[in-house]
Amino acid sequence: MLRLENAQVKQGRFAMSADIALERGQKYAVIGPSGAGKSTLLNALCGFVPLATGRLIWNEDDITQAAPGARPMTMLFQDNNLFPHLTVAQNVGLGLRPDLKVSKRDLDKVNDALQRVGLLDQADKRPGALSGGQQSRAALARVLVQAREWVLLDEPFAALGPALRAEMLDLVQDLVAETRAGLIMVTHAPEDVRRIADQVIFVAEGRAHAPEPAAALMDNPPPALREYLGAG
Ligand SMILES: Nc1ncnc2c1ncn2[C@@H]1O[C@H](COP(=O)(O)OP(=O)(O)OP(=O)(O)O)[C@@H](O)[C@H]1O
Repeated sequence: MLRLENAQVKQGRFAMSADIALERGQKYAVIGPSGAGKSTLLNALCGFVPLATGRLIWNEDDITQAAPGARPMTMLFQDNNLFPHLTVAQNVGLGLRPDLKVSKRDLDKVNDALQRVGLLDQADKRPGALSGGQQSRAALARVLVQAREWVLLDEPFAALGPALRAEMLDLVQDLVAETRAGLIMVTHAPEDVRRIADQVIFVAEGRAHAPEPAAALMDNPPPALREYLGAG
């Protein structure tokens, strides 16, 4: 269980509160209006933004002050965060060894992950020589080798077309099922929510609401969510 207890997060003049509990193995979509604080919520979980008040608890451990690398989560950003001067394999290897001193065993893990995302034959290329979808796959392979308990995605596939985005979401779904990770994904697309999420965290008016089962919520949204979804 990952718990944000009585938390407040501040970014400049923006403030958001969250008091939520998330279960590993569940897939959460984070939705809400632009500027509501969805990225801020993920950044707070990952440790890129400190909590102004409250605590972050993972199982029994208080990880409020833990550095990002010491937390049980990996974040995948929209731009994939690949280093252009490194090969695809090296970019994936960074997930294991930030100094790139990979052992034979690490290399096997990198190759396994590349195979899993269908990129083994692209291992020696630079990211710039890959298509957008392939770059997303490379970034996913890096998440895969890290094998952390939570995978956080901040609108990761927004730049891809609908078919490719659906394909990537299915791949994410397979990967988190295999690694039994929990997933927390920011998205603006209701069809993504329906495709992948078990639960929805609605962020609006300075608050991250407690998760609710996705299907029921999307079928029968409360007024604020209905307004956001544009359902009248
Ligand atoms: N580094 C920062 N300094 C000051 N204010 C910030 C900073 N980052 C974000 N904000 C503000 O915090 C609020 C929440 O931003 P955030 O990016 O979390 O929203 P979001 O819901 O992810 O939006 P979008 O859907 O447009 O990506 C916004 O009002 C934004 O202007």
